[in-house]
This record gives sequence, structure tokens and C-alpha cells, in this order.
Amino acid sequence: MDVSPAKVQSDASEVGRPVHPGGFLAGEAGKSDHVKAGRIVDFPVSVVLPAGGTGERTGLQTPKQFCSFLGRPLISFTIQTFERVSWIQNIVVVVAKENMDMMMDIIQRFQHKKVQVIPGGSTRHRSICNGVMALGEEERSADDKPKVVIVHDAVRPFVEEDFLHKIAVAAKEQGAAGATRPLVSTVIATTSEGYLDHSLERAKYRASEMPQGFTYDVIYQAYQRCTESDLEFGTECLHLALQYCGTNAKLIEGPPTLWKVTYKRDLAAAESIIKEMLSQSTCLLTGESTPGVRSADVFQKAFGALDMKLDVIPDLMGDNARYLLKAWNFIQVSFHSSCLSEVEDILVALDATNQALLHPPIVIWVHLKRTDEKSMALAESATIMNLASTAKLRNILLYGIEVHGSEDTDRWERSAPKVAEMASALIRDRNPALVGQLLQA
Ligand SMILES: Nc1ccn([C@@H]2O[C@H](COP(=O)(O)OP(=O)(O)OP(=O)(O)O)[C@@H](O)[C@H]2O)c(=O)n1
Ligand SMILES: O=C(CO)[C@H](O)[C@H](O)COP(=O)(O)O
Repeated sequence: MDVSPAKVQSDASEVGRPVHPGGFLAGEAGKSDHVKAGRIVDFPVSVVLPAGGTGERTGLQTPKQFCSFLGRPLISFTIQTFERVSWIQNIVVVVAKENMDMMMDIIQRFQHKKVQVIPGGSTRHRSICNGVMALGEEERSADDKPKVVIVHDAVRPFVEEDFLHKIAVAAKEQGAAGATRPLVSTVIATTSEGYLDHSLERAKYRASEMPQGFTYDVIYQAYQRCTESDLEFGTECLHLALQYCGTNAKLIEGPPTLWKVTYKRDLAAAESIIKEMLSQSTCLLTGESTPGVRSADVFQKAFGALDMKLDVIPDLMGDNARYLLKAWNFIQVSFHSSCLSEVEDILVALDATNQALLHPPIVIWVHLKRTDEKSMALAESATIMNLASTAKLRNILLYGIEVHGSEDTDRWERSAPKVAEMASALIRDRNPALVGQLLQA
């Protein structure tokens, strides 16, 4: 029997089950500029993010959209996802009345743009309806009204521009479009006594996910025409479009990342995805020295083996300052403890950008010592600890790694993969409790 991966994949799709749980991070980084450049949208698009729920199923006091990850609320990650899409004009965030002030505070703290906050309703449908109506308010000029409205749960923080593009274009063409995923479990109907009544043929059904897109007229009219019962008990916007506007939504299978944070365990999964996303790219600063360049080759190999991208540059001067503007991590290789001044320069440069506002960047000082050098004196250990404490107040996490006998090529080639492993563990874990520690490799 032929069980090549391609064959297994097509069989799985045919029976309507997920082919695999999915790599969460495969999308954006691997795409060519050509594909990215193809996402041109020449019509106005607005977004409604319902965020007015209480998150009862998490069992937590704080509604899940306000739970913090690396010091930043989940809703801020979702807003950023939409905000960075150039063709999205504005984002309406719908929150419960009692959380309006907190939401305004989040917008200010994380410097979100294009965002309007409006009060929600007692159910998800009512909140979305409020958002849609706000887009149609009379003071907006006709030109200002969106052609397409994307509705997306605030608690689904990971959605890529490519997929939003597909939904927006299909919504404009068909009137409505929505994301689906294959079902993981079979859906069954039960009798009122709790026995099996019948079961559905799983391959015929899909889970309806978000985002969903609608022409403004369709979603506006659907909410104008639907009943109180729909608003109270309904869970599906695509259904309102069908029932009240006769619009059959185009369904597009989306990636597994579209899953909704619903239970407490989903918060842990979201945190680990966020950490993974922030660990993708690291910048190795070699300084000007030749041995630094030699160490760079070994590091590059070791990081490659750990599936992490590593760019090697001498410093962050001139054009290289662009590394400070995105989610990069930094490793400074130094041959003298006096080179801690290079680390200080990175901290100052990072502080001058707003990156640390959005997530804690990692800076790792790798001190390559010769065999005849003593281990770091107490005063020098104290220096890195002090630097790290100050940096932590600015949400930058600084760690140190000391490598002995680095002048011996064989020894260095053995220890470099270990240094890379330690550095990647520090980057992936982002543990604030370990800042200022000088680890030994
Ligand atoms: N009255 C409501 C209820 C829900 N939502 C939003 O709709 C999205 C998806 O709903 P769900 O996962 O059910 O969120 P909660 O209602 O908060 O969760 P739970 O049902 O566990 O209480 C969330 O972003 C939620 O904040 C909303 O805007 N207004
Ligand atoms: O998946 C969806 C698309 O229709 C909704 O997010 C879902 O219906 C929300 O339901 P609930 O608030 O019950 O979790």
C-alpha cells in the first residue's frame, strides 16, 4: 500500500478531517514578496472585533480578552494583527460598558491606531450588531462607509494577512464569506433523555470559525432584519446573511491558528505561540573583530539546527538600525568584559524605539574568555546584574553567558552549539526571573 505523505494528506482531506494540527508559524515568514505584494485591496474595509464577553468558560475573573501575555493583554495582540494590514481602514472594538475605560487605557498604552471603542451588548450578536451600526452612523460620509466589514472574535489573536485578504475579496464578490475548519470530533444529536438520536456524517460538515467578511449592506441589513430571538440565542453571522439577505456565504478553509481561546488551557497555548513567534529571529552582533566573525559561522550553523533565523552583523549602526524596529532578539559577542559597553549601547538603542512596549526584547551578552582569563570578578557580575535590573524596568530582558577557552578552535566548535542552545532556551522562555544571571557554557 502506498502511504507516502502526499497520499495520506489527500485521504484525510477527503474524509473531512484536519490533515494535521498545523504549524502555527509557517505562514508569513516563508512567503515571497511577490505573494505579499499580491494582496492589493482597492475597496474600503473595516473590522468589528467583538470583545464584550465575560469569558465564563475560562473560570477566571478577568475576561480572557484582557488576560496578559508577556505584560500585554490578548486584545492588544488581536488589534495589532489588523492594525498592521495597510488596506484595513478602521477597527471597531466592542467591549462591555464597564470595561470601556480599561480598553481606552490599553489603546493608549500600546499606542494603537485606527481604533474606535464602542459599548457592547448582552450577547455576542448584540455586540457585533452595535459594532456594525457604529460603522453606519450618520455622521460618516458615504465615502467613509466601508464596502466590506470583517467580523473577527477578539479572542482569536492569530490571523494572517493573506487569509484576511481571501476573506475580504470573497466577501466583496459573494456578499459574505467565512472561515471553516474540518471537524475534529463527530457531531451527534441526543434525545431529551440523553441517548444517541442520530449522528452526522462528519465529512459533510465543517466547524465555522472566524474571520468572516460581509459587504456592508448585507451585514447591516441582516442585523436590521433579524429577530430578538436571533440576537439572544444565535451564534452564526453567516446564517443571518443567508436567512435575511438570501446571501450564500463563500466558505474558505482556514489554518488551525484561527482557533478561539475558550478554556483556560487555550490561554496557555496562546502564550506559547506568542513566545514562539517572538523567538523566530535573532541578530548576532560580532563587533569588528575577526574572531567574532569566526564565531558567527559556528553560531549560524547551531541556530540553523535549532530552526531559528540568525542574521550576523557587526553592530546596529547605520542601515542595521532597522533591526531595532521589529521583533528581533540580540546576542552580543564580546572578548572583554569591558565590552559590556556594547551591551549598554544596545539597551539604549532599544529603549529609544517602542519595541519594548509591545513585547520584552531579549539581549544576551556572550563573553568569550581565553583559558588564561579568570572567571568574572564579583564586581563585573554585579555590573551585568545592575544593567539587567535597570533594563527589566524598561521591559528588556538581559542575560549573560560566559564561554571558557574560546581561543582553542576545537573546544570552541564543541561549546558553540551549547551556547546556541542556551541562548535559544533563554530567547524561547523569556523568563524574567533569570535576568542578570551569567550562565557558564
Ligand atoms: N456579550 C458578548 C459576548 C461575547 N462577545 C465576544 O465574542 C467573542 C467570542 O465569544 P466567546 O468565546 O463565547 O466569549 P465569551 O462570551 O466571553 O466566553 P464565555 O461564553 O465562556 O463566557 C469574544 O471575543 C467575546 O468577548 C461579545 O463581544 N459580547
Ligand atoms: O465560531 C463562530 C463563528 O460563527 C463563533 O465564534 C462562535 O459561534 C462563537 O460562539 P460562542 O460565543 O458560543 O463561543
